[in-house]
Amino acid sequence: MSDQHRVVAPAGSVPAGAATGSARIAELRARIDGLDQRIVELLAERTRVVRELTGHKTDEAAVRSPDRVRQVLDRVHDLAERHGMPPRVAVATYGALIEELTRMQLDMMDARRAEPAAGER
Ligand SMILES: O=C(O)C(=O)C[C@]1(C(=O)O)C=C[C@H](O)C=C1
Repeated sequence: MSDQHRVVAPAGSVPAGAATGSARIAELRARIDGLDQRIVELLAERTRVVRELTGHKTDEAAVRSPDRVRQVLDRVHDLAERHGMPPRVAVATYGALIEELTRMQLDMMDARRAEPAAGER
């Protein structure tokens, strides 16, 4: 067949035999649900590690660790690029995550301070 008559599917079109329209949307949303389950499991594991690490911090400056935050965000930026994800999305997601984890660590430290010391019980 000459190139002139070759039928080329336009970019983003649905492959032959694939579900279309609402059926495909339902399939893709089921995939997203499965991925969300794995992501939240990993985030829960990450959060447990951060909780343990918080036990070794003694002041707010250590909790905030801006140099470490920069390092994590830079790394996530590069990983996203390497995996074909818009880096802005990855960095914004991690920025929000770290902000919440910082709040969690400050709350943990406040709670620790409010506890009576061993000798005062
Ligand atoms: O590395 C730390 O010291 C953390 O507390 C973990 C973490 C993170 O989620 O990556 C959270 C808060 C910031 O202090 C920096 C990084």
